[in-house]
Amino acid sequence: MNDSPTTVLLIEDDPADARLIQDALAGTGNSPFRVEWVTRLSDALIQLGSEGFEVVLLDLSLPDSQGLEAFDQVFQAAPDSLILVLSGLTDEETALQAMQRGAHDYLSKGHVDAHWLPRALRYVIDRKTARGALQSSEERFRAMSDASPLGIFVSDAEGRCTYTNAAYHTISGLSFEQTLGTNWSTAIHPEDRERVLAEWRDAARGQAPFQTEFRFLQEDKRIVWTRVNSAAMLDGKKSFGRVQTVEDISDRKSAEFVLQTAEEALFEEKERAQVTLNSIGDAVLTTDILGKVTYLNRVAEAMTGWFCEEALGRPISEVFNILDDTTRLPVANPMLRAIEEDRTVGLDANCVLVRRDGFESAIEDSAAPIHNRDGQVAGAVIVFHDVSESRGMALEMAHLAQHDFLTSLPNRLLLTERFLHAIGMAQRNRKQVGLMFLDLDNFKHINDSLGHAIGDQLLQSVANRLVACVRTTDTVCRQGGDEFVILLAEIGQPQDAANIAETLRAALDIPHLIDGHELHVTLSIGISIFPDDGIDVESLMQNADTAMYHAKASGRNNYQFFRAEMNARAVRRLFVETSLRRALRQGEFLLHYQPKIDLASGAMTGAEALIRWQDPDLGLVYPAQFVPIAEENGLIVPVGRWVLREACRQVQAWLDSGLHAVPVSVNISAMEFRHENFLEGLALILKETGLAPRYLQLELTESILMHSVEASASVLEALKAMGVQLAIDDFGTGYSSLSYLKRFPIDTLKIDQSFVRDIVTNADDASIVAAVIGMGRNLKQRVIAEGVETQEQLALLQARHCDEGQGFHFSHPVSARDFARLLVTGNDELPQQRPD
Ligand SMILES: Nc1nc2c(ncn2[C@@H]2O[C@H](COP(=O)(O)O[C@H]3[C@@H](O)[C@H](n4cnc5c(=O)[nH]c(N)nc54)O[C@@H]3COP(=O)(O)O)[C@@H](O)[C@H]2O)c(=O)[nH]1
Repeated sequence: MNDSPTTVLLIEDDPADARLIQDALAGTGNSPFRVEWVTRLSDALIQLGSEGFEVVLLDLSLPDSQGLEAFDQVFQAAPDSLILVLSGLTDEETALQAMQRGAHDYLSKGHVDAHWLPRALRYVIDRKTARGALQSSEERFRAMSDASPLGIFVSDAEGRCTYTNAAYHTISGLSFEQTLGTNWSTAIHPEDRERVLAEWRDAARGQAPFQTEFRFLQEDKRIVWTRVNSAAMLDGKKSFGRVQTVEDISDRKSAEFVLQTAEEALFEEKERAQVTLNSIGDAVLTTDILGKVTYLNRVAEAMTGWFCEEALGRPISEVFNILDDTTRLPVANPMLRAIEEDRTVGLDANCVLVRRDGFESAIEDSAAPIHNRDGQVAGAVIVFHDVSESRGMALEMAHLAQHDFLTSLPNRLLLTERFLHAIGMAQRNRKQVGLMFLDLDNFKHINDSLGHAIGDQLLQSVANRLVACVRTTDTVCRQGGDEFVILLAEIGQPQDAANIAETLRAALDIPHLIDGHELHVTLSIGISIFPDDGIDVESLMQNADTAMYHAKASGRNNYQFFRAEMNARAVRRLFVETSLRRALRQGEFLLHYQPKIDLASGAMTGAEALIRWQDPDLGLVYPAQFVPIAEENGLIVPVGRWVLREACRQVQAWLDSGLHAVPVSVNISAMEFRHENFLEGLALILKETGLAPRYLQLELTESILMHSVEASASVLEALKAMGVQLAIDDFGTGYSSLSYLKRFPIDTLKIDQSFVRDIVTNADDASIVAAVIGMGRNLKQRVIAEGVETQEQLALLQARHCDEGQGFHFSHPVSARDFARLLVTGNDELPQQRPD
């Protein structure tokens, strides 16, 4: 697994927006993102020129270039990066246009997206990885086909070239670009073209395998003799293109020429001809005009199983016994046809030679009439060789180009082909087409804990079960990772798709037995229907994907039909909401603790408890990504209750085990604070856990307190009466009225980290910090600076006599276990603490 952070270039001229985004991506340390920020496009282009960034976040209103022009320049400079445009409300239209030009997505600024950014980025990066997997399967195919000595020419249903390999370029003398879009007959030598095209027309026009020999005439007049096999790429009965394999047979043609000459001079130079014929790698066999065998060279002896002496005078069909591999019926002997028709005759591409002992080998050959000195047909010669290996390889490559490497399921390319076919059929038969997007629930957890080898086997097992649930006319495709797509070719009504979804779920009910592990995974399924939910594969996929997220949000292990009102972003939000409920039920939350330090003595005076969420699919999730959502939907009340109980329980446990525990502060959201049972709930928690109230501090923001001053004051009085300590969090960011502040029984003012960050370089921030420290002293409140990251910030705060500090300079938030060690060792280890 690659643990290095995703590199992000942020191009944003507004420092406030840039900070919001950077903070959102920074999380609380150990961030999976490394962000570099520039304000001007010109600087960004220099950065992109010198360093590759995986993600580029581009504001569309920059000072030096704006809108689509800016996007185009970035796209040109970083074609491999994921480019996401940042838009305000007014330039959303431009953002959409940028998406049409290649931007991966857009994010609305100033909205909730700063909270969503890490999740949104992870989402698009995962999508790109899935597409990357598809690309690498294509690359594997390209590498294999380029290693083949056979030229390969692939064309679409209209006969236009879509792919050629390296050997083809050598044989034809044409480059990849020169072949793309052309017809296969373009490179035929003008003298051969008419004959070859006539043969092509005679063949069953399109679907039958076709084989012939002709010369390529290269631009420099070089001639290459080739044997060409052409086979349709079939999807069921319908052809969606052809693959041609092209073999350079120039050497063989020279041998044939020698043979022709040798036959004529046979009587004078028989010995010399024998030597020549036995030294070539191909099998050579000749007959007289009646089709009786007159000669076999060594290779022909080995391949037919007949010694020359035994075979002489026998009918050719006895010695050269060939079958059509598909029908298993004998095929017309090409030598007899060559004698009868007095022309070179090729063999069907599908032929196998049956050796005397029954062993079969795929062969390619051509038979030609032998003329005597008077120009009359005197017999025939056939030159053939074993192509079992190259035919197998061509078949394997045709398979690889259209299938997933791990599961052998059709890949996205084949799915798209089949989709086009399916909609054609559906329109003709007045039917519908269903597209299902499937995602395995909890697969990440299994993959992470048991390893990729087991994960791969599990995917294979799931793939087999999915295939067993659908008709042969349907297509199960692996999209990448743990995502599958199923195309339901013809359905009468959406309910048919629902029935299949139920069957799929039931099929996964039985655990998979892999390497002694009994593994159980479930499916979240999104369904979209053609033509109601889209008429092209892209929009149907996107809508099925959105519906799949809805299924995840609805508790996983279920299916959902796409509905027009399902906004992709809202669906993802719903997903977090439902996941939060599950997290509460299943105990997926935990607390990390960040020390607070007395700046005069260096002693630890307290800690802040900070919630984390260990999601089975997403890993460790930070509060910025879920607390705002929990605040909106009210879940913050039970979540906050859990935090309070857990913090109190933990501190009491430390005290019970004899540690010199410090007071712990807990963040309280507005809704919790105003909840009618807040005071009773807290009292109950303190009673249950047995914690002395002085060990608990509540951090409340200015805005919470200023919302309803009288009510706030009475709750604060009650808390104070309980013995709990009180702090104002993020001080300086709200609109406190100092006269009211004076009335609140506050113990501590916590200076917001946005002022501390630039305290060394920004005189305004330094003055604000000094003013808050002075105010605290006058009001007899302690002042703590949060977000202390550097020695310089610390020195300045000490010089201003700030009481306490909290920040990465001392320690990142750490797990309860690591924090207990800090309580034992004191502050000696603080600056070395690892980030959480
Ligand atoms: N209602 C609740 N809110 C909570 C709870 N737990 C956390 N939160 C709030 O979520 C916000 C983000 O918290 P987190 O990601 O944990 O970030 C905290 C620190 O890790 C971070 N920090 C600390 N030191 C530094 C530093 O030196 N640099 C830097 N860039 N960041 C630092 O600051 C966050 C603590 O902020 P604050 O609470 O303002 O002291 C945050 O707003 C939390 O309040 C919860 O249980 N309930």
